[in-house]
Amino acid sequence: MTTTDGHEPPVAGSARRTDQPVFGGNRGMGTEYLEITDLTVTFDGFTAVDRVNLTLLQGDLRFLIGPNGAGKTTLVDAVTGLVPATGSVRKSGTELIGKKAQQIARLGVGRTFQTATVFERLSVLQNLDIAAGAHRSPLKLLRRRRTVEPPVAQALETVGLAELAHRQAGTLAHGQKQWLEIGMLLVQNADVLLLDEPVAGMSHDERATTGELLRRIGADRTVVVVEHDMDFMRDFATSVTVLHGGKVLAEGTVAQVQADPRVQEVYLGTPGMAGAADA
Ligand SMILES: Nc1ncnc2c1ncn2[C@@H]1O[C@H](COP(=O)(O)OP(=O)(O)OP(=O)(O)O)[C@@H](O)[C@H]1O
Repeated sequence: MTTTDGHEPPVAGSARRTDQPVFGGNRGMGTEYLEITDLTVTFDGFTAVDRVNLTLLQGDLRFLIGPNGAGKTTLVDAVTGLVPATGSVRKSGTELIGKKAQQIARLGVGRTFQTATVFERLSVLQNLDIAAGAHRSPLKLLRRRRTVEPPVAQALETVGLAELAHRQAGTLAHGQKQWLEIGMLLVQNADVLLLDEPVAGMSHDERATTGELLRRIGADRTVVVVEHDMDFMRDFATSVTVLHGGKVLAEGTVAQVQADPRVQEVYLGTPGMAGAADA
């Protein structure tokens, strides 16, 4: 049995294992989840995120969309400890609100930024080593290494940069830098990844490669993608949350949110949801 958009419905409590994210998450695969309750962020009396409730399950590739200023990045900032917030964000039961950004990262919640933040003058491998927290002296770290730690080797393979391990990060193509940043989250053992516009500025081929990468890593992690690229969302999202004015406007499969008149209304006149109803 499949839903109208071709996804298999989640089977509650089953131990079904797939190698692709599915709507509702691969329940039974693992117990990791992120539960956001009444999350609110206020800047000088202006409420940028307004009592947001979201449940994000492992194995569900969730896209967070919404017009400019909807509060998407602020929500990610609040979850990762970069802006003060009220309400609750629980990662598998552990409260994140009130914790420092570094503590939250150590609990396995990682994020990328719209502009990749890699060490441009260091090699791909050195960037991954630093992210892995390998306790080597700065001198040793800068020396070309003969051995690669297994988790680093695996991350290189996963993000498709194994051939470029010794390449200076600053010379990578735009897309490759984003993949390196994702690799840096993987070696930190992040199992909740919040990615802010990962395909902005990428070529068509880079987008497709990134989508496949997100599918691979999203099968057994919780991946949230903040995106404006509606084609990319249609191709790769297994579920979508639409934010508007800091609140959740709609949530569901791609087909469900595209068919929602309230969603069409907020995107009216923008190219983003053009043809939404018949997509
Ligand atoms: N540090 C801040 N101080 C004051 N207002 C802020 C701050 N950060 C964000 N805002 C405001 O909060 C609102 C939500 O911004 P946010 O960047 O989260 O939106 P967004 O949905 O990510 O938008 P975009 O898609 O354009 O990146 C906007 O009105 C923005 O101007």
